[in-house]
Amino acid sequence: MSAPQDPTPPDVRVDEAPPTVPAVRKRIGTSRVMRTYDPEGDARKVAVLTGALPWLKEFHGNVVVIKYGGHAMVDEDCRRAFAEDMVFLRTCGILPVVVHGGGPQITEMLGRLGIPSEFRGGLRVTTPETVDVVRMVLTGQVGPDIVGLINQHGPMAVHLSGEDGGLFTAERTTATVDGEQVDIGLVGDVAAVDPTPVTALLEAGHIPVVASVAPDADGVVHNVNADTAAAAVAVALGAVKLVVLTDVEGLYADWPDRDSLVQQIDAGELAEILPTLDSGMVPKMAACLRAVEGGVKRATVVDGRTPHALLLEMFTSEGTGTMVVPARATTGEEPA
Ligand SMILES: Nc1ncnc2c1ncn2[C@@H]1O[C@H](COP(=O)(O)OP(=O)(O)O)[C@@H](O)[C@H]1O
Ligand SMILES: CC(=O)N[C@@H](CCC(=O)OP(=O)(O)O)C(=O)O
Repeated sequence: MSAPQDPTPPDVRVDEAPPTVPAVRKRIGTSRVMRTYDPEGDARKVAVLTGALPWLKEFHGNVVVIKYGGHAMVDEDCRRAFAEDMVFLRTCGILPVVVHGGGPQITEMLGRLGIPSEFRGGLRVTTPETVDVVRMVLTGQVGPDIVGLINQHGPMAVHLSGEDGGLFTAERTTATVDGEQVDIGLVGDVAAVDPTPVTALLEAGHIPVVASVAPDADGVVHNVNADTAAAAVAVALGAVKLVVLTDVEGLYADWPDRDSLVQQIDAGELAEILPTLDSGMVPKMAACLRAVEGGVKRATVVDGRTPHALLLEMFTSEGTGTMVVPARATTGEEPA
């Protein structure tokens, strides 16, 4: 018995397809039917792909650390786009490592438990009760949610926290408020990184997704700001780039004046203005500074509310957001 015939005759262009529908080739026997015919659109697509080539070469085989902030994870389309971007990078032979936050999610859970949230110098005041909630939300909710999103594309993402495999050793830190050091409880800086658990996952083809809780040398778990953790991971892994996804277009020199967006700043200039910044931006910009001072070539703060902002930042000369470069290197970003 012969197979049923496909009703579409070969070599017929299907013109009624709307221009937004991607060109789909349909095989009928040995011939192909193009569903759309759009030479200008095709030329644009080719230009985008070839334009990305120098960047693909530059990043290929290198680690890029992406800090995924809690405020950037709210919108469903952006969450899906973020997962696609991670899979895109990995599939291109780039090694993405995600370090995630979850500040708003922690605040929400604390609120449900009747525990108020207080921030000093951009860092959460953390009691032993708070650190339990931070750990629960980051490792039991936010982290697995990100892993689930990425793994809709295939079993690539694996979650771990600073407690796993000796990844981080924390050291209790203070907040700087009006130039004074203020005690904020069980908040840690990353004193040491053992990158072995992350490199093992990378070598096995995975996308590590890291939560920023960490034990100190005595095993006491501390709450580490995720920007700080991302910078420490980027330096320890010798990343070529740190990208911080947040809920603002980048660093504003004169916040909240929207005309004062900084496109590029070098480490020396950033160190100068850091003490003048408002609290939300302090851990973020301090992390970018730490990364470039630690050998990461570029650290960029990007608006995570724009779907695929990460790809635009990584694969176009214009980029997006605010780029921090090492001191005295304020020329345009072109791959070598
Ligand atoms: N100079 C500045 N430039 C940009 N944003 C700033 C500045 N000063 C304060 N902010 C605030 O910092 C916020 C980002 O920090 P935060 O809320 O901690 O982000 P995330 O949750 O991504 O870590 C912005 O949404 C903005 O309200
Ligand atoms: C010490 C400290 O402030 N820790 C943060 C950890 C999560 C975080 O950094 O989340 P975002 O990146 O979404 O802000 C907190 O408790 O909120």
